[in-house]
Amino acid sequence: MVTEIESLGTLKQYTTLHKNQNHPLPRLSAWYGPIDYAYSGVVMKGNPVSDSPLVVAAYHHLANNVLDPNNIAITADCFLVNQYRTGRDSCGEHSDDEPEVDRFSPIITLSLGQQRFMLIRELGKHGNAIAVKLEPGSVLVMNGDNFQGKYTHQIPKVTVCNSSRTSITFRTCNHDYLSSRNALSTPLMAIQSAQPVFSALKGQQAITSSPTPLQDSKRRQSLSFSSFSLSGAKFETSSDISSPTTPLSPLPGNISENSSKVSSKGEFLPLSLEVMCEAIDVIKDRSVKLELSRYSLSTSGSVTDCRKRLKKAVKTSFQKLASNLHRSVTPDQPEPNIISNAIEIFEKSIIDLQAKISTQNSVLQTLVLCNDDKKSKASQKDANAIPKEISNFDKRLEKIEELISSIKEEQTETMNMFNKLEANVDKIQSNTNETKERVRTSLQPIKSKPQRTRSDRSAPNQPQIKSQSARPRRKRKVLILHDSQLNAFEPHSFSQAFDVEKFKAGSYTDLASKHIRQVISKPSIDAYVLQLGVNDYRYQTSQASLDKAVEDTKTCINKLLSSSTAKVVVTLPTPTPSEGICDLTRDYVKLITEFITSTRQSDNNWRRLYTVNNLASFNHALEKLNSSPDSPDPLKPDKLHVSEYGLKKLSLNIKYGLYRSFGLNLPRRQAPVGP
Ligand SMILES: O=C(O)CCC(=O)C(=O)O
Ligand SMILES: [Fe+2]
Repeated sequence: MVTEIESLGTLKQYTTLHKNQNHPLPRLSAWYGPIDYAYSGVVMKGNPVSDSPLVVAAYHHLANNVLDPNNIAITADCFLVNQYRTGRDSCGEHSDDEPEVDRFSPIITLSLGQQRFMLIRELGKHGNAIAVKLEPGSVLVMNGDNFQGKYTHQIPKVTVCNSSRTSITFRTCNHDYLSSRNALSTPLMAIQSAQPVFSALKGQQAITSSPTPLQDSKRRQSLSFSSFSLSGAKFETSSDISSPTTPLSPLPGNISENSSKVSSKGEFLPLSLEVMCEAIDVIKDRSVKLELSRYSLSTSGSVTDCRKRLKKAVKTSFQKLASNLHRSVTPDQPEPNIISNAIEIFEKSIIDLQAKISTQNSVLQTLVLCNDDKKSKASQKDANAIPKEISNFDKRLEKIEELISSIKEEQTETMNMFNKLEANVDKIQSNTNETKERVRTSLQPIKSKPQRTRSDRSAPNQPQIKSQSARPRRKRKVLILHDSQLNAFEPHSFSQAFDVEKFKAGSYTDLASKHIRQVISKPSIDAYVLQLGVNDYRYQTSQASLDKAVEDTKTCINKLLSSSTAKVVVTLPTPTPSEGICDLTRDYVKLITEFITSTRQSDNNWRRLYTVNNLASFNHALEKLNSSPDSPDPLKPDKLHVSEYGLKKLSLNIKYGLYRSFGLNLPRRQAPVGP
């Protein structure tokens, strides 16, 4: 059947328009009926019902063998096919209350392929949905007084499901609606007007299945689904024709046992397919039904093939039946006993199946409830577990914090020891150098050697007095952070003691915001020199900009101190002739001087912070400049560049700062310049 529908090429993914956007429906659909069907915001073209004889035959089978004609009106004249390709395909919550469909007629759903669930819920009531298992071959009927007006249904997505499910929902068109559109429908049970040869049989009760008491009335009450009935007979879908999944109950011995012994004298009547179908249903012979359902199951081959197979199946069945009855099949001589026996057995099997399905449904319902209960218990458990987790986490955090603070303490101690040791080493070294120098000078007159020039000192034939660099020691690595004013500055004068690198950082603000990471990631720096004053103080024009400059300077200093064990030497602005300062420079110097003093006092570890000038030296220099008659007013700078004098002074400040920070004595003959 599925193959037939697929081969018709009508199944397609419709799209619905929502908020001006196209949304593809999560399934394939095809509509067979006399009019188009507006459904889920899409209009589906009506395909001729007669295009799919297998679906029509299936409906016959259901109507005649499965459904209860006293409860379920057999009036369908159209059907909708839905194909859910995987578990990701679904059908949202809805009621089939479109005007095209008669709302007082049942909707009969035949499910084929992968098993899925349908959730049915009372309209407007959240929760309390019942889940109906839609097994392959099962039939679900939404029936009763205005079912669609009272309930919604949906096929939810499922996670584990890779194969497809196809549903065929048989419906009855709304005839008022049809006539308003000048359309006519043909009921799917078109064989009501069967050929006269069977009319005698048609009149009998055997034509339709007798009313079957619904076994699940108790369950329906508890779920308050008065209009919902479930017919459970299986419609075979397996392609394994030799082993139908739900075998029918065995027929009385006289039929099945004798069937192979009696030779067929039956004569096959050349009837139309429809008539044969009806005959099969009427006679309700087990073997005939089996053959027919086997035919319906076959999913392979073309439609013509299927038809051929059906014809063959029907013919074989008739012949079997004929031989069982020891006579030709003649419509006016049915065998009432056999027929009523068959019907009885068949009905019993339906009842059994209904009972089975009803039990399964209540088990399913219980399972759903249990699952919900488990879920809520599990989430309760989770909720209880959270505070415990948090307290565990807090404890671990406390431990980590303790560890960090003990490591910090240890680090400070080590750092202090290291600083002390280094200061001692430096002192010893400079003492040694001084002593050596004294010895050397005192030896000179004794040896009556001519006075040597500085350049002679390293000559090879010198007495065994080692130079200052005799103790093998890695040159101290110094990084000077400077603004553009110091571009041209080459610190040759002290590069013998230090391995100097320069880093142009613009201003404190630039350094604090952009470059600081790059600076502190440089390896094995022994000292940082911060010379960033010129731009920073020159352009201060307001209290706010001054505050920002002070803040950024502090940030830089703090980051350099806390990210390494290196010394940090800050050179502050100094007023020099021609260069000048502005009003706020003094405040800047004052605030940074205070900051350096307080930082050094706050912790031994921060005594690595040095400066060579402070507010006092600044005031002194300014006074001196003001008293000099030729110098320009230092508060009104006329140049933005550092003078040669200024540059030299800057380099000396750096040098003093560095020597002081390492506890080194300044080399001789290099007296500081200026104030
Ligand atoms: O696939 C099904 O079983 C139900 C489909 C349905 O409810 C519909 O198309 O209206
Ligand atoms: Fe529906």
